[in-house]
Amino acid sequence: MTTSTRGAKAPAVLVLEDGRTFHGRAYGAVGVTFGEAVFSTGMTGYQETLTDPSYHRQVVVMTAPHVGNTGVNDEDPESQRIWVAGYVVRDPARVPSNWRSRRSLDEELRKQGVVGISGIDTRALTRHLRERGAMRVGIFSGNALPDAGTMLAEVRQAPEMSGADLSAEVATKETYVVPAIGEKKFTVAAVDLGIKGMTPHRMAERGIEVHVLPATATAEDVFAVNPDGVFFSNGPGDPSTADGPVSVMKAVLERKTPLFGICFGNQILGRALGFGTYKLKYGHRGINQPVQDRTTGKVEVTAHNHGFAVDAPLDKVSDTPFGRAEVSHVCLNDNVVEGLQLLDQPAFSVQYHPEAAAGPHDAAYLFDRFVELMEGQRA
Ligand SMILES: NC(=O)CC[C@H](N)C(=O)O
Repeated sequence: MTTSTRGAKAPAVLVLEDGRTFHGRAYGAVGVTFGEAVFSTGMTGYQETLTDPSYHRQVVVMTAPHVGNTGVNDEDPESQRIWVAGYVVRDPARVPSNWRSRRSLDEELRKQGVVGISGIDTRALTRHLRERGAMRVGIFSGNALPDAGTMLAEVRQAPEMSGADLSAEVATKETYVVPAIGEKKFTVAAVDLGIKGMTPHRMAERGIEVHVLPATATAEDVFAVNPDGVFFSNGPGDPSTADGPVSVMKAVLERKTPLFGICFGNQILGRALGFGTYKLKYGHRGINQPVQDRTTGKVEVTAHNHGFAVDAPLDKVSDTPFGRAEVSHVCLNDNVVEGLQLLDQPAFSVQYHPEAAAGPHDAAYLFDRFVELMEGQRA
Protein backbone atom coordinates (compact mmCIF):
# COMPACT_ATOMS: atom_id res chain seq x y z
CA MET A 1 0.00 0.00 0.00
CA THR A 2 1.32 3.45 -0.77
CA THR A 3 1.37 5.83 2.14
CA SER A 4 1.09 9.27 0.62
CA THR A 5 1.31 11.69 3.50
CA ARG A 6 1.81 14.81 1.42
CA GLY A 7 -1.74 16.02 1.82
CA ALA A 8 -1.46 15.74 5.60
CA LYS A 9 1.70 17.83 5.92
CA ALA A 10 1.63 21.17 7.70
CA PRO A 11 2.09 24.33 5.65
CA ALA A 12 5.62 25.71 5.39
CA VAL A 13 7.18 28.95 4.18
CA LEU A 14 10.72 29.65 3.03
CA VAL A 15 11.77 33.28 3.48
CA LEU A 16 14.99 34.66 1.97
CA GLU A 17 16.69 37.63 3.55
CA ASP A 18 15.88 39.78 0.52
CA GLY A 19 12.20 39.13 1.11
CA ARG A 20 11.52 36.56 -1.62
CA THR A 21 9.16 33.95 -0.22
CA PHE A 22 8.12 30.43 -1.31
CA HIS A 23 5.14 28.52 0.06
CA GLY A 24 5.18 24.74 0.37
CA ARG A 25 4.67 21.91 2.81
CA ALA A 26 6.65 20.73 5.81
CA TYR A 27 9.23 18.06 5.06
CA GLY A 28 11.03 16.32 7.92
CA ALA A 29 10.61 18.00 11.29
CA VAL A 30 8.00 20.73 11.78
CA GLY A 31 9.41 23.93 13.27
CA VAL A 32 11.70 26.84 12.46
CA THR A 33 15.26 26.92 11.18
CA PHE A 34 17.76 29.44 9.80
CA GLY A 35 20.95 29.21 7.80
CA GLU A 36 22.68 30.21 4.61
CA ALA A 37 20.68 29.15 1.53
CA VAL A 38 22.87 27.22 -0.91
CA PHE A 39 22.04 24.87 -3.76
CA SER A 40 23.51 21.49 -4.60
CA THR A 41 23.44 20.14 -8.14
CA GLY A 42 24.04 16.51 -7.12
CA MET A 43 21.53 14.12 -8.68
CA THR A 44 22.32 11.43 -6.12
CA GLY A 45 24.10 11.13 -2.78
CA TYR A 46 21.67 13.03 -0.57
CA GLN A 47 22.65 11.02 2.51
CA GLU A 48 26.31 11.99 2.08
CA THR A 49 25.29 15.62 1.55
CA LEU A 50 23.10 15.76 4.62
CA THR A 51 25.77 14.25 6.87
CA ASP A 52 28.74 16.27 5.51
CA PRO A 53 29.85 18.47 8.47
CA SER A 54 30.85 21.23 6.00
CA TYR A 55 27.11 21.93 5.59
CA HIS A 56 26.76 22.98 9.24
CA ARG A 57 24.58 26.14 9.38
CA GLN A 58 23.53 25.86 5.72
CA VAL A 59 20.07 25.24 4.31
CA VAL A 60 20.58 23.04 1.28
CA VAL A 61 18.35 23.35 -1.78
CA MET A 62 18.41 20.29 -4.05
CA THR A 63 18.23 21.11 -7.76
CA ALA A 64 17.37 17.46 -8.49
CA PRO A 65 13.56 17.50 -8.47
CA HIS A 66 13.05 14.05 -6.93
CA VAL A 67 14.73 13.40 -3.60
CA GLY A 68 14.47 10.46 -1.23
CA ASN A 69 13.87 7.79 -3.88
CA THR A 70 16.34 5.32 -2.37
CA GLY A 71 15.37 6.01 1.25
CA VAL A 72 17.96 6.06 4.03
CA ASN A 73 20.47 3.31 4.76
CA ASP A 74 22.94 2.77 7.58
CA GLU A 75 26.07 2.62 5.37
CA ASP A 76 26.28 5.94 3.52
CA PRO A 77 26.38 8.65 6.22
CA GLU A 78 29.63 10.65 6.28
CA SER A 79 29.36 11.41 10.01
CA GLN A 80 27.27 10.56 13.06
CA ARG A 81 24.44 12.95 12.27
CA ILE A 82 22.77 15.23 9.76
CA TRP A 83 24.50 18.61 9.78
CA VAL A 84 22.48 20.72 7.33
CA ALA A 85 20.43 23.38 9.10
CA GLY A 86 17.48 22.83 6.77
CA TYR A 87 16.53 20.93 3.64
CA VAL A 88 14.63 22.07 0.56
CA VAL A 89 13.24 19.68 -2.04
CA ARG A 90 10.77 19.92 -4.81
CA ASP A 91 9.15 16.51 -4.88
CA PRO A 92 9.95 14.00 -2.12
CA ALA A 93 9.67 10.31 -2.90
CA ARG A 94 6.40 8.95 -1.63
CA VAL A 95 7.65 5.38 -1.55
CA PRO A 96 11.40 4.84 -1.14
CA SER A 97 12.77 1.77 -2.82
CA ASN A 98 16.22 0.26 -2.43
CA TRP A 99 17.55 -3.01 -1.05
CA ARG A 100 19.60 -1.13 1.55
CA SER A 101 16.86 1.28 2.60
CA ARG A 102 15.90 1.14 6.28
CA ARG A 103 13.53 4.11 6.50
CA SER A 104 12.30 7.08 4.48
CA LEU A 105 14.25 10.32 4.25
CA ASP A 106 11.27 12.21 5.68
CA GLU A 107 11.34 9.92 8.74
CA GLU A 108 15.10 10.35 9.15
CA LEU A 109 14.83 14.15 8.98
CA ARG A 110 12.07 14.07 11.57
CA LYS A 111 14.02 11.69 13.81
CA GLN A 112 17.01 14.04 13.73
CA GLY A 113 14.89 17.19 14.13
CA VAL A 114 15.85 18.66 10.76
CA VAL A 115 13.29 21.15 9.45
CA GLY A 116 12.66 21.03 5.72
CA ILE A 117 10.24 22.21 3.10
CA SER A 118 8.92 20.47 -0.02
CA GLY A 119 6.67 21.31 -2.90
CA ILE A 120 8.34 24.60 -3.81
CA ASP A 121 9.78 25.66 -7.17
CA THR A 122 13.42 24.78 -6.44
CA ARG A 123 14.39 25.81 -9.95
CA ALA A 124 13.14 29.36 -9.40
CA LEU A 125 14.82 29.43 -5.99
CA THR A 126 18.13 28.22 -7.46
CA ARG A 127 18.00 30.83 -10.23
CA HIS A 128 17.33 33.48 -7.61
CA LEU A 129 20.36 32.40 -5.54
CA ARG A 130 22.48 32.26 -8.68
CA GLU A 131 21.52 35.82 -9.62
CA ARG A 132 21.55 37.37 -6.14
CA GLY A 133 24.07 35.14 -4.38
CA ALA A 134 23.89 32.85 -1.36
CA MET A 135 22.02 34.57 1.46
CA ARG A 136 20.37 33.90 4.78
CA VAL A 137 17.09 32.02 4.81
CA GLY A 138 14.47 30.77 7.23
CA ILE A 139 12.05 27.87 6.97
CA PHE A 140 8.91 28.13 9.10
CA SER A 141 6.42 25.26 9.24
CA GLY A 142 3.34 24.43 11.29
CA ASN A 143 -0.28 25.40 11.46
CA ALA A 144 0.24 28.76 13.16
CA LEU A 145 2.92 30.69 11.27
CA PRO A 146 4.17 34.15 12.25
CA ASP A 147 3.26 37.05 9.96
CA ALA A 148 5.51 37.84 7.00
CA GLY A 149 7.21 40.85 8.63
CA THR A 150 8.13 38.87 11.74
CA MET A 151 9.56 35.99 9.69
CA LEU A 152 11.69 38.34 7.58
CA ALA A 153 12.98 40.17 10.65
CA GLU A 154 14.00 36.82 12.21
CA VAL A 155 15.83 35.75 9.04
CA ARG A 156 17.74 39.03 9.02
CA GLN A 157 18.84 38.44 12.61
CA ALA A 158 20.35 35.03 11.87
CA PRO A 159 24.17 34.88 11.81
CA GLU A 160 25.95 35.27 8.46
CA MET A 161 28.38 32.71 7.02
CA SER A 162 31.08 35.34 6.46
CA GLY A 163 33.16 35.49 9.62
CA ALA A 164 31.79 32.21 11.02
CA ASP A 165 34.32 30.03 12.86
CA LEU A 166 32.63 26.63 12.99
CA SER A 167 35.18 23.81 12.82
CA ALA A 168 35.36 23.22 16.56
CA GLU A 169 31.56 22.82 16.64
CA VAL A 170 31.64 19.82 14.30
CA ALA A 171 35.07 18.21 14.81
CA THR A 172 35.96 15.36 17.13
CA LYS A 173 36.76 16.33 20.71
CA GLU A 174 39.11 13.37 21.20
CA THR A 175 41.80 11.94 18.96
CA TYR A 176 40.89 8.59 17.38
CA VAL A 177 42.74 6.22 15.10
CA VAL A 178 41.49 4.72 11.83
CA PRO A 179 43.67 1.63 11.27
CA ALA A 180 45.35 0.87 7.96
CA ILE A 181 43.56 -1.75 5.87
CA GLY A 182 46.09 -4.53 5.26
CA GLU A 183 49.75 -3.84 5.84
CA LYS A 184 50.47 -0.53 7.58
CA LYS A 185 52.87 1.59 5.54
CA PHE A 186 52.46 5.13 6.85
CA THR A 187 51.15 7.17 9.76
CA VAL A 188 49.22 10.34 9.00
CA ALA A 189 48.07 13.02 11.43
CA ALA A 190 44.74 14.35 10.14
CA VAL A 191 43.54 17.64 11.59
CA ASP A 192 39.75 17.33 11.79
CA LEU A 193 38.09 20.58 10.82
CA GLY A 194 34.85 18.74 9.96
CA ILE A 195 36.20 15.59 8.32
CA LYS A 196 34.00 13.29 6.24
CA GLY A 197 34.17 9.59 7.12
CA MET A 198 35.25 8.52 3.65
CA THR A 199 38.48 10.56 3.80
CA PRO A 200 40.36 8.51 6.43
CA HIS A 201 38.91 5.42 4.77
CA ARG A 202 40.50 6.36 1.42
CA MET A 203 43.82 6.72 3.22
CA ALA A 204 43.38 3.48 5.19
CA GLU A 205 42.78 1.66 1.89
CA ARG A 206 46.30 2.74 0.91
CA GLY A 207 47.98 1.35 4.01
CA ILE A 208 47.82 4.56 6.03
CA GLU A 209 47.07 4.57 9.76
CA VAL A 210 45.17 7.82 10.31
CA HIS A 211 45.28 9.66 13.63
CA VAL A 212 42.34 12.06 13.53
CA LEU A 213 43.05 15.03 15.81
CA PRO A 214 40.63 17.71 17.08
CA ALA A 215 40.42 21.05 15.23
CA THR A 216 42.17 22.67 18.17
CA ALA A 217 45.24 20.40 17.86
CA THR A 218 48.56 22.23 18.21
CA ALA A 219 51.68 21.66 16.13
CA GLU A 220 53.07 19.67 19.10
CA ASP A 221 49.98 17.41 19.06
CA VAL A 222 50.52 16.82 15.34
CA PHE A 223 54.23 16.02 15.66
CA ALA A 224 53.58 13.82 18.72
CA VAL A 225 52.00 11.31 16.31
CA ASN A 226 55.38 11.11 14.55
CA PRO A 227 53.60 11.38 11.21
CA ASP A 228 54.91 10.49 7.76
CA GLY A 229 52.38 12.97 6.44
CA VAL A 230 49.93 15.56 7.71
CA PHE A 231 46.41 16.08 6.40
CA PHE A 232 44.01 19.04 6.86
CA SER A 233 40.35 18.21 6.26
CA ASN A 234 37.28 19.87 4.84
CA GLY A 235 35.08 21.82 7.22
CA PRO A 236 32.36 24.47 7.64
CA GLY A 237 32.70 28.21 8.03
CA ASP A 238 34.83 31.05 6.76
CA PRO A 239 38.52 30.19 6.22
CA SER A 240 39.53 33.74 7.13
CA THR A 241 38.72 32.83 10.76
CA ALA A 242 40.92 29.70 10.87
CA ASP A 243 44.03 31.31 12.38
CA GLY A 244 44.77 28.32 14.64
CA PRO A 245 44.92 25.72 11.84
CA VAL A 246 46.87 28.19 9.64
CA SER A 247 49.62 28.48 12.25
CA VAL A 248 49.72 24.69 12.71
CA MET A 249 50.03 24.32 8.95
CA LYS A 250 52.91 26.80 8.86
CA ALA A 251 54.74 24.70 11.46
CA VAL A 252 54.21 21.59 9.28
CA LEU A 253 55.51 23.43 6.20
CA GLU A 254 58.50 24.62 8.21
CA ARG A 255 59.44 20.97 8.84
CA LYS A 256 58.74 19.96 5.22
CA THR A 257 56.57 17.03 6.33
CA PRO A 258 54.48 15.81 3.35
CA LEU A 259 51.18 17.63 3.45
CA PHE A 260 47.78 17.20 1.82
CA GLY A 261 44.66 19.32 2.28
CA ILE A 262 41.09 18.99 1.08
CA CYS A 263 38.64 21.88 0.74
CA PHE A 264 38.96 23.87 4.00
CA GLY A 265 42.46 22.36 4.07
CA ASN A 266 43.15 23.92 0.66
CA GLN A 267 42.00 27.31 1.89
CA ILE A 268 44.24 26.96 4.94
CA LEU A 269 47.22 26.09 2.75
CA GLY A 270 46.38 29.15 0.65
CA ARG A 271 46.42 31.35 3.74
CA ALA A 272 49.62 29.75 5.09
CA LEU A 273 51.29 30.64 1.76
CA GLY A 274 50.12 34.23 2.09
CA PHE A 275 47.16 34.21 -0.34
CA GLY A 276 43.77 35.62 0.59
CA THR A 277 40.42 33.85 0.61
CA TYR A 278 37.10 35.28 -0.52
CA LYS A 279 33.43 34.34 -0.58
CA LEU A 280 32.07 33.07 -3.88
CA LYS A 281 28.78 34.49 -5.03
CA TYR A 282 26.92 31.20 -4.69
CA GLY A 283 29.61 28.53 -4.37
CA HIS A 284 30.11 25.11 -5.92
CA ARG A 285 28.08 22.21 -4.58
CA GLY A 286 27.32 18.94 -6.28
CA ILE A 287 29.02 15.94 -7.81
CA ASN A 288 29.25 17.06 -11.40
CA GLN A 289 31.81 19.90 -11.52
CA PRO A 290 34.54 19.94 -14.19
CA VAL A 291 38.09 20.54 -12.95
CA GLN A 292 41.34 20.57 -14.89
CA ASP A 293 44.52 19.18 -13.38
CA ARG A 294 46.96 21.65 -14.87
CA THR A 295 49.92 19.42 -14.04
CA THR A 296 48.67 16.78 -16.53
CA GLY A 297 46.08 18.69 -18.58
CA LYS A 298 43.45 16.08 -17.74
CA VAL A 299 39.88 17.09 -17.01
CA GLU A 300 38.04 15.31 -14.22
CA VAL A 301 34.45 15.40 -13.07
CA THR A 302 34.46 16.05 -9.35
CA ALA A 303 32.47 16.48 -6.15
CA HIS A 304 32.37 19.99 -4.64
CA ASN A 305 31.08 21.74 -1.58
CA HIS A 306 32.62 25.13 -1.10
CA GLY A 307 31.38 28.67 -0.66
CA PHE A 308 34.81 30.30 -0.33
CA ALA A 309 37.90 30.11 -2.52
CA VAL A 310 41.61 30.96 -2.54
CA ASP A 311 42.71 34.12 -4.30
CA ALA A 312 45.92 32.98 -6.04
CA PRO A 313 47.24 33.99 -9.48
CA LEU A 314 46.38 31.38 -12.15
CA ASP A 315 49.10 32.10 -14.62
CA LYS A 316 52.26 32.50 -12.67
CA VAL A 317 54.37 30.74 -10.11
CA SER A 318 54.20 32.61 -6.79
CA ASP A 319 57.05 33.09 -4.37
CA THR A 320 55.87 32.25 -0.88
CA PRO A 321 57.57 31.95 2.53
CA PHE A 322 57.73 28.18 1.79
CA GLY A 323 59.18 28.41 -1.70
CA ARG A 324 57.49 28.48 -5.07
CA ALA A 325 53.78 27.63 -5.33
CA GLU A 326 51.34 27.31 -8.20
CA VAL A 327 47.69 26.73 -8.90
CA SER A 328 47.51 23.04 -9.82
CA HIS A 329 43.77 22.72 -10.49
CA VAL A 330 41.12 25.05 -11.82
CA CYS A 331 37.33 24.81 -12.18
CA LEU A 332 36.36 24.95 -15.84
CA ASN A 333 32.98 26.55 -15.13
CA ASP A 334 34.39 29.75 -13.63
CA ASN A 335 38.21 29.55 -13.36
CA VAL A 336 38.10 29.34 -9.56
CA VAL A 337 41.28 27.98 -7.93
CA GLU A 338 40.68 24.29 -7.18
CA GLY A 339 44.14 23.20 -6.09
CA LEU A 340 47.56 24.40 -4.97
CA GLN A 341 50.96 22.79 -5.01
CA LEU A 342 54.35 23.73 -3.70
CA LEU A 343 57.27 23.25 -6.06
CA ASP A 344 60.09 23.14 -3.51
CA GLN A 345 58.59 20.83 -0.91
CA PRO A 346 56.05 17.98 -0.71
CA ALA A 347 52.77 19.82 -0.10
CA PHE A 348 49.55 20.14 -2.10
CA SER A 349 45.83 20.55 -1.67
CA VAL A 350 42.55 20.59 -3.57
CA GLN A 351 39.40 22.61 -3.07
CA TYR A 352 37.14 19.74 -4.08
CA HIS A 353 36.48 16.21 -2.84
CA PRO A 354 38.65 13.35 -4.13
CA GLU A 355 37.14 11.09 -1.44
CA ALA A 356 34.05 11.26 -3.66
CA ALA A 357 31.31 10.49 -1.17
CA ALA A 358 29.16 10.93 -3.04
CA GLY A 359 30.69 11.52 -6.44
CA PRO A 360 32.74 10.21 -9.33
CA HIS A 361 36.11 8.62 -8.59
CA ASP A 362 38.07 10.64 -11.17
CA ALA A 363 40.15 12.37 -8.49
CA ALA A 364 41.13 9.28 -6.46
CA TYR A 365 44.69 9.65 -7.82
CA LEU A 366 45.24 12.52 -5.38
CA PHE A 367 45.41 10.06 -2.46
CA ASP A 368 48.04 8.16 -4.46
CA ARG A 369 49.96 11.42 -4.94
CA PHE A 370 49.97 11.89 -1.18
CA VAL A 371 51.34 8.35 -0.76
CA GLU A 372 54.03 9.08 -3.37
CA LEU A 373 55.07 12.21 -1.47
CA MET A 374 55.44 10.17 1.71
CA GLU A 375 57.40 7.46 -0.16
CA GLY A 376 59.60 10.15 -1.68
CA GLN A 377 60.40 11.57 1.74
CA ARG A 378 61.53 8.15 2.95
CA ALA A 379 63.66 7.30 -0.07
N1 LIG B 1 33.78 21.52 2.29
C1 LIG B 1 34.58 22.45 2.80
O1 LIG B 1 35.62 22.17 3.39
C2 LIG B 1 34.13 23.87 2.69
C3 LIG B 1 35.13 24.88 3.10
C4 LIG B 1 34.52 26.24 3.45
N2 LIG B 1 33.68 26.12 4.59
C5 LIG B 1 33.77 26.77 2.25
O2 LIG B 1 32.57 26.85 2.29
O3 LIG B 1 34.36 27.10 1.25
